Amino acid sequence: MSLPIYLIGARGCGKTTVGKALSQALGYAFNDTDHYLQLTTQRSVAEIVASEGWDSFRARETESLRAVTAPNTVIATGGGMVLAEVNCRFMREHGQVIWLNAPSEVLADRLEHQPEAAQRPTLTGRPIAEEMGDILRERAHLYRQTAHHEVNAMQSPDRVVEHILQSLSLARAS
Ligand SMILES: Nc1ncnc2c1ncn2[C@@H]1O[C@H](COP(=O)(O)OP(=O)(O)OP(=O)(O)O)[C@@H](O)[C@H]1O
Ligand SMILES: O=C(O)C1=C[C@@H](O)[C@@H](O)[C@H](O)C1
Ligand SMILES: [Mg+2]
Repeated sequence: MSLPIYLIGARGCGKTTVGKALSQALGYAFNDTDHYLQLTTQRSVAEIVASEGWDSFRARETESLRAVTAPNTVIATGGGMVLAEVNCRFMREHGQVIWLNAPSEVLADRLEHQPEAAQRPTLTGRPIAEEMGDILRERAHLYRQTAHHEVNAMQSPDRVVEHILQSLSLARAS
């Protein structure tokens, strides 16, 4: 039995994309807190936020983190998971935490091509490039201090997976 692996980082860094590939490489299960919330509520992130507000979404997110946590599982988290200290502590105590880090311009470019507005309602009301800059300025230190390992998320998904595997095996060997 192995501890879960949590992927953290801002919208568009590839937590879902890389998480699926990493789970296949390891023979682990895959779960995603955003998808878990959609399945269990039968509503999109945008619908939850519109009817209940962000605070309620964040409380549901904390519950979903606990619900999806299981051994031998790769878990893609929502981009704002680190906003609650209780979530950060939970992830560090229960598994290995990997930050997929990329500059805001790269993230904004990906999100402009694949907005998925139902999953990513605006966080600030500002244009996407400005929003991603603001979000990273606000959260980078939270991602950094929560993660056991930081991986460059500007590489192809396959390379990101390779680097995560290297970080994890180095951690086990030391
Ligand atoms: N390493 C990568 N290189 C190029 N494009 C990528 C990479 N990782 C993800 N993408 C693309 O970026 C977009 C967002 O990816 P993904 O949904 O995996 O991000 P996320 O971190 O899960 O975002 P969210 O926090 O909103 O759930 C998708 O269109 C995906 O194909
Ligand atoms: O960065 C964020 O705050 C978010 C990211 C997405 O994964 C979703 O969890 C939601 O759109 C909020
Ligand atoms: Mg995702």
